[in-house]
Parts: sequence; structure tokens; C-alpha cells
Amino acid sequence: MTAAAENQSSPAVNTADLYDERGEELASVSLQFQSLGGHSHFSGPVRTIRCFQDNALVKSTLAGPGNGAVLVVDGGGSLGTALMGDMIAESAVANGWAGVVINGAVRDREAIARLELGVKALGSNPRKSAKAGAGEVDVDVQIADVTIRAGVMIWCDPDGILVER
Ligand SMILES: O=C([O-])CC(=O)C(=O)O
Repeated sequence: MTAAAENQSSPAVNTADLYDERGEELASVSLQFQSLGGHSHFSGPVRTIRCFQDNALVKSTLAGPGNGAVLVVDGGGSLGTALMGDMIAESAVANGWAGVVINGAVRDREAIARLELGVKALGSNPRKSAKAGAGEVDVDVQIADVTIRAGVMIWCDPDGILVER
């Protein structure tokens, strides 16, 4: 089975139902993201990156094995450059990532919408990011009022984002 087919076969979790089941065991990210990928519902163990207008770490991480994980990128909320475009997103699909959550911007949103990948981001900008490699991998990241640690489970759908505390 291809990585894309595996992603598609994982059962779609509805975040509202999950919240009703587990309540305050889960933190809900109040910042409003757009659902931009071909998969509207996605979940998996978290990997993290913190970077600012530099996407070299995003590219190299998504070029490695995803094993069904969700990459959470804390781009500091910057909408000034795109941290992922369709080529990087295609490599995420090929490498078995379930999805990417970007506290920042993407580009190539029409192509990203056709991919077998979950993608949430604040918006889009055609301007590319730097490629120097500045940033950190698998550190705790803070998105709005929620701290997200590498290794916890995350669930995303059009209603929002839930993470294990
Ligand atoms: O290379 C970049 O900065 C992002 C991009 O355009 C792509 O992933 O296609």
C-alpha cells in the first residue's frame, strides 16, 4: 500500500466528538487555521519545528520518513513568506506524513488542495522563504495558548486542532 493510501485509510476523527469524549485531557488551539490540504481530517504523533521565514528544516524533515506523523511548524505566525509549497508537500505525501500544521503561510494552495495530505496554515503568500536552515527540530512549540510537545497525539479537522496535554 502506498503512503498516500495508508493515510487515506486511517479513520477520520471528528474533533468535536473527540473533545466530548475526552474533554480537558485535550488542549484545543484557539488560533484560527485554514484547512488547505486534500485531507480535511488528519491525526498522528507530533513532530515539531520552530523557524522564522526559513523553510530548510521543513523541507529536510518532510523529505524523511513520516510514519504517519503530523509536523507542527511554529513559524511565529508570520505571513511574510511561505514555509511550504507543493513540492515540499508532495515529498511529505511520498514519505508517509499524515499532515502539516503551519503557524504561518504556504504557497501553491491549489496544488496542495489536491494532495492526499492534511494541511492547516494561517494563509498563503507566493513569496518564498530563506533556505539557511535556521530553527529547531522537536522542541516544545507554543501556538496561541497551547504548548505542543513532540510525541503527543494531535487531531485536526475543519473545526480545529486538539492535542494531548
Ligand atoms: O521551495 C519552497 O520554498 C517551497 C516551494 O515552493 C515548494 O515546496 O514547492
